[in-house]
Amino acid sequence: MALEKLGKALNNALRKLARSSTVDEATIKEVVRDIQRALIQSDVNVRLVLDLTKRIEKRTLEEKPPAGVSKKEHIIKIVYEELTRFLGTEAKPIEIKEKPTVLLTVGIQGSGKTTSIAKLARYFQKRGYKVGLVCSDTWRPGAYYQLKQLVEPLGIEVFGDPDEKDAIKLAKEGVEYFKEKGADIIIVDSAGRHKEEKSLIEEMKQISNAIKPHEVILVIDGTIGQQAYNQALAFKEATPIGSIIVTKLDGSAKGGGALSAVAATGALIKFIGVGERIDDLEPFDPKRFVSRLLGLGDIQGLLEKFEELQKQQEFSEEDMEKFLKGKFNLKDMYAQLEAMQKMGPLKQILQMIPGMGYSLPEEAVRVGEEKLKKFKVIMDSMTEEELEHPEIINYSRIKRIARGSGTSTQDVRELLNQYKQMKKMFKSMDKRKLSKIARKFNLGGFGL
Ligand SMILES: Nc1nc2c(ncn2[C@@H]2O[C@H](COP(=O)(O)OP(=O)(O)OP(=O)(O)O)[C@@H](O)[C@H]2O)c(=O)[nH]1
Repeated sequence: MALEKLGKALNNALRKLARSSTVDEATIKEVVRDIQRALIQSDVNVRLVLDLTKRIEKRTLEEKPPAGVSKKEHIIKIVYEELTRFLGTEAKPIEIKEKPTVLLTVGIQGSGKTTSIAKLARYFQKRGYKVGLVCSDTWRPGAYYQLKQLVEPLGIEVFGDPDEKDAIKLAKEGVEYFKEKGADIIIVDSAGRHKEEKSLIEEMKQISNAIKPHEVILVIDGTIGQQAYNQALAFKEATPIGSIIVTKLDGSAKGGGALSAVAATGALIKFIGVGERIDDLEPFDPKRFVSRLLGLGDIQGLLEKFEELQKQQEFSEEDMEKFLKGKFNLKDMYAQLEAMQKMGPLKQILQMIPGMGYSLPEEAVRVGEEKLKKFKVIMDSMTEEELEHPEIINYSRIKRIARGSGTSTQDVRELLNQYKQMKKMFKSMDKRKLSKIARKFNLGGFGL
């Protein structure tokens, strides 16, 4: 798990708060001090830490918890919100709009660039895309073989020539090669051996001009901690189409420093590397990351009531209107399925909802646990656009999704049918009942 040590220390601070009998100014100051210590030990820049903890302290002392929420619960929410803000805004996945989409990767030597390219290729392959890799690292012939070794067992092709000295020529030829082969995504490894930002940025500009990528991805080593700031800043200033992968966040004592430093530059972190294996790459979503980091699941009892209340407050009449107009996409269903899996078997959940036993059509809810898992795997192979607008999923997309997820076209169709039924069901229900269900199923958290 990424940043385990930092997570534990933050979690301990919150646990201490949960155990304390009173919550006065002294308690708040102690929690804030614990948070400061945890962040500084993870190499977060001291000024950033002070800004963050000042905000936490100010809000916890000044804001009144809403009715039904205790002071402790309110503090946890503030810590969560401020840490999330600290790590950026929302998750922004890499967009694959055009075919082929060309991605250029750059990174200082040893940053984990080659490994990250293989991981990225695997990530997109799992989502059903045909990926081609171009190795234009003319400095280290080994890079080509390393990349081949990592991805060829997966059936992903690497274009390269260890004897060629002209990196730009290689990059151009590689992109052309995969264009002709009909690749959906072409990932180009960059050429040089860099020790510092300047030469890296220079090379990025040269290759960029030659191949005109849709996005340039900088790979930063998470173990360098807050030193990541300068790299990320120089990169952000040099390209408007840049995003970042922070690697080696598993087991690094300085990972918190690296993530916060990159976020502080306003650069977008799109993925994090969390291990040496090819699947150890995670899309970066500040909200999910912080709740996992804080181990909110562990202090569930304390948070449940709060979350429930918060969801109810979030789910307004206006949201309901939108929802009833049919704004219910696969992402919503995915979130529901996830929530259901966390909460336990469907039957039990349905029993918790007054009046639900008879109001839900049998066939719409009879989804076994195994099937839920399969649905999740299928949805993992869909693009953002497909999840948001399932109506665009035609036969060729169904085939691609089935291939990417290792399921059959019949399975994908079954999922789409389930979605249609649920959507129809929600549309046909009366508002009051729907509102009740929405609360139980935490629909309020879907940002409707
Ligand atoms: N634990 C861990 N190790 C990683 C991660 N990403 C990369 N590595 C390791 O870091 C080392 C360097 O990775 P490479 O991919 O070879 O680095 P590179 O930036 O391509 O290196 P050069 O080609 O020398 O510029 C390798 O041993 C990788 O296994 C990660 O997320 N976690």
